[in-house]
Amino acid sequence: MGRKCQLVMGPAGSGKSTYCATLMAHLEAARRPAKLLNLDPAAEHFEYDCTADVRDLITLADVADELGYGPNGALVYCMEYLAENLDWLDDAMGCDANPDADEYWIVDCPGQIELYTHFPIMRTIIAHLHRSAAFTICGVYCMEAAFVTDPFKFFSGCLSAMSAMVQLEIPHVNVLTKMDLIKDQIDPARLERYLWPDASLMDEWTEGEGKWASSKWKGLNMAVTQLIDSYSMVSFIPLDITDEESIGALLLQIDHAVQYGEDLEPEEPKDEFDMEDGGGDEY
Ligand SMILES: Nc1nc2c(ncn2[C@@H]2O[C@H](COP(=O)(O)OP(=O)(O)OP(=O)(O)O)[C@@H](O)[C@H]2O)c(=O)[nH]1
Repeated sequence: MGRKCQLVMGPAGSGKSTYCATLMAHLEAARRPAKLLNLDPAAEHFEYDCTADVRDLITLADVADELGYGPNGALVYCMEYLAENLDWLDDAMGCDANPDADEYWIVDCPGQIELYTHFPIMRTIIAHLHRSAAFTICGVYCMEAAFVTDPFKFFSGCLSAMSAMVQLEIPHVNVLTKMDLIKDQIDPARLERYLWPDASLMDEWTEGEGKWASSKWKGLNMAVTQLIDSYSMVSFIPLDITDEESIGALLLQIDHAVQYGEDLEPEEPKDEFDMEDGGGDEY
């Protein structure tokens, strides 16, 4: 089996930590041991004990105090510090002590989506985990189910999920979290359409409602949603944490994605784009 891991990503408040705690409890009940790694240096408390915690290396509060950085700058500093001290991660996860262990890890990541959409830090961590302890890694991207009530929020959420997928290049599952809050307000057939979003959904939502500031915006937004649609790039799995069947069904899909990742070799990020070098052609 080897080491497997879910990298749980998504915007602040999207339900990552709750998802991690729910999954840990579910796996424990299923007698499938799992370990939790907290990668959020700003985390305050957990409903589940962490096996490893980046706050033992560095905390956002310390960086903010000592260097006077704001929350985003301090977070990026912490993650870059981690990327420069990956031997700490190996140690905390027991990779050196037992390189061939069969382990399942859930990794709770910070809520700053720029870490997944354009900074290279997460890719560096992914490539390192794969290289140092042969981790097979699946990305799990959380988005709140309430977004389905607003087409603009919903499709911008789809774009963030897609950016993470394209940037990280690992098997990827998108999860519609907090389903318990909307499940009684949405028709199941209608929900199915949000799980496989297509451009007609955006059109239908906004047609005749006067929501477009101008036809140019409509053209641009429709082109973007059609791109998602044409390549079937984004789909979601609903998660209702109050329903064991829903948790089990999601886990099954993630297990398939992890299996798919077994043959993949995550790569280190390429060097920064250098304008003077004209190195952009490689991208
Ligand atoms: N009803 C309901 N509430 C949820 C669910 N998941 C999360 N919440 C609530 O949403 C809020 C944010 O959840 P978290 O799990 O802390 O979200 P997070 O993505 O880890 O947030 P950050 O750590 O800030 O990035 C909390 O008040 C949770 O109790 C869910 O499935 N159902």
